[in-house]
Amino acid sequence: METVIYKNLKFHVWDLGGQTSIRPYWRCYYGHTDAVIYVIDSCDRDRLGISASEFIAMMEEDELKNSILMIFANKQDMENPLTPTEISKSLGLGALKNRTWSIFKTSAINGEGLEEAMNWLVQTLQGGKS
Ligand SMILES: Nc1nc2c(ncn2[C@@H]2O[C@H](COP(=O)(O)OP(=O)(O)OP(=O)(O)O)[C@@H](O)[C@H]2O)c(=O)[nH]1
Repeated sequence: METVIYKNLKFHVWDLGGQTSIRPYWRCYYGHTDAVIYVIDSCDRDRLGISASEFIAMMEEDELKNSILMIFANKQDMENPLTPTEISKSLGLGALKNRTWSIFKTSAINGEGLEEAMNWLVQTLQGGKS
């Protein structure tokens, strides 16, 4: 858990591990969650399907029904990454009902997309965008 202050907003951020054995514990953190950042490895085509099914299961959780969603199409600095369109299709983002969501091209290595994503989140939390 880390506390981050960005644009005068204080975020309590939980980084939940993605390993299979840890996934059952994700739900321990769902209560009072304003926003979910779901990070996809855009170079791992083999596991996009499992990532999508975990995401879809997560979206059915009652405690997350009002949470804002940000999907990071991460590792965009690598060769031939999946595009946000491909990831959106796989996760079924277009079919989500009554959700505020956005997908961003990101790289944790060079910082691409992170500022754009955080700015969108701040604006959205403050009610400026849907
Ligand atoms: N090239 C590149 N490598 C990345 C990027 N993000 C993470 N990695 C690498 O991917 C590997 C896994 O990164 P982690 O941050 O441990 O991934 P994680 O999803 O938090 O892992 P778990 O918590 O175990 O699920 C590390 O070697 C990172 O350096 C990225 O945007 N670009």
